[in-house]
Amino acid sequence: MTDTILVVDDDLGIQKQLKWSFTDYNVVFADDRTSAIAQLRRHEPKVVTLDLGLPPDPANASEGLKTLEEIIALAPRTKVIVVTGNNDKENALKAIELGAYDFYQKPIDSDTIKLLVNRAQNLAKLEDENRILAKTRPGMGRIIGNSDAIQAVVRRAEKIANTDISTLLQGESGTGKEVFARSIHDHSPRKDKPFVAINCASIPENLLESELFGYEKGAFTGANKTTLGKIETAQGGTLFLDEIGDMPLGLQAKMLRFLQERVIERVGGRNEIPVDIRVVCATHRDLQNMVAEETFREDLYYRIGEIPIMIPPLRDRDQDIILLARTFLNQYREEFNAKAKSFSDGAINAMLAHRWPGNIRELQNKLKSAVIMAEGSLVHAEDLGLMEPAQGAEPETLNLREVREMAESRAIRRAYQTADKNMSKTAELLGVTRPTLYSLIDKYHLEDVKTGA
Ligand SMILES: Nc1ncnc2c1ncn2[C@@H]1O[C@H](COP(=O)(O)OP(=O)(O)OP(=O)(O)O)[C@@H](O)[C@H]1O
Repeated sequence: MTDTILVVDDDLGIQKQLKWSFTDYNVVFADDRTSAIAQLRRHEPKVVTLDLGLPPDPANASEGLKTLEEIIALAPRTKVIVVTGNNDKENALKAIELGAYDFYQKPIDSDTIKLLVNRAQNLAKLEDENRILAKTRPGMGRIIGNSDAIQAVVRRAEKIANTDISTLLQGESGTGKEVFARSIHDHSPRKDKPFVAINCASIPENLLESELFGYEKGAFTGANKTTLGKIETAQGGTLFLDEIGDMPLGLQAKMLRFLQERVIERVGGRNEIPVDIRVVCATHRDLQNMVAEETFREDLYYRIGEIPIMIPPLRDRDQDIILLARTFLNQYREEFNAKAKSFSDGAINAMLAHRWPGNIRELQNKLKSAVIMAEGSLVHAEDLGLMEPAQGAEPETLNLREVREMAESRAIRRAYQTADKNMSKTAELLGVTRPTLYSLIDKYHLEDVKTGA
């Protein structure tokens, strides 16, 4: 079904121009506030372009801003792109403050406004899909993301949630391993029992055993009373062992015994205590490699990872980056009572081009400080600290060839995302042929683009 967009403009010439620009859409028009609202109610478009200079006061933005307010009040999720007079930045920013998605200054250039509208339409669709997913999947609802990469993982996690199969969540730091572990628990028959998490890397080796298995009174100096370990506390529920790769070898043997026999002995105790828990483990390390190097027990490796789940890094989740960024922006705006409401184009491009070595946690941190630092209603790339080469993945260089290569790779990635991963469209946006695009992808080793990630 063709998507509908609403163009609010009283200039017939511009109406015509836009009709020809948006051949992929069903374009409906309105030329004043009343007809705009009527069209909005009738067609429920996801995207509206709104000229701020509307009758009866076309020389002024007041009627346009009023129309914007009514649209947002009636359908707050609509992406409104306001069109302002040349150099009318003040009203453009006012519009953003009122909840417009973006602004565009006249004169209208068909290609640019087409890009803006396509992007707004894609985002609105993503947000809709995510809302539907969140409703239909109560357990996995906390996982934000529509990319194929993350949805494949969600489906895998849903399938195993109902079972007691032990799962090993693998992925870079900050990719959401703990979020997945919790979601698996929330989606399982054990959901009303405890979810207990322990990070094997953050507890000193000599304390980890008693943290996990508990201890009897008098087991060691300072053991004044019998204390339950995390395993027993999770009785009936789920135990999440984060950074399992950091568990010392000695303790690995004890852990394996527990997983095989489902009984534990507290430190200093003699009784075998039966425990019924589900175990979910996670690591950012390459456990297979550790097994080869004999720093991780092979038998334990197979025991904890009956079904492994690989959580993709944020850079492989295409538009999810923007979806997550908007979610965090709204969250922090409320938390810090800040002004920032939306992102500048530069910020969006910078976020799509960044490699996010710290994944979602890094995105959260960058957004938190950007929301606090941003001076107006727009968050810019500089607020996110993404323009500083020292913070980015790319080293500062003055070598022209390297600069050119970096700029080209970035442009290819950006075009690829903007074109919704469609190679013909990507080539078109870049102004090259498809064969040239493919050879550039090879030349710059853009594996994510090559594999369609
Ligand atoms: N898909 C997601 N949607 C929303 N928030 C997410 C998502 N994935 C992760 N987060 C948030 O990102 C942060 C990092 O996630 P989490 O702690 O689960 O990562 P991790 O892989 O366990 O990291 P580490 O290995 O460093 O412990 C958390 O604040 C979490 O709430």
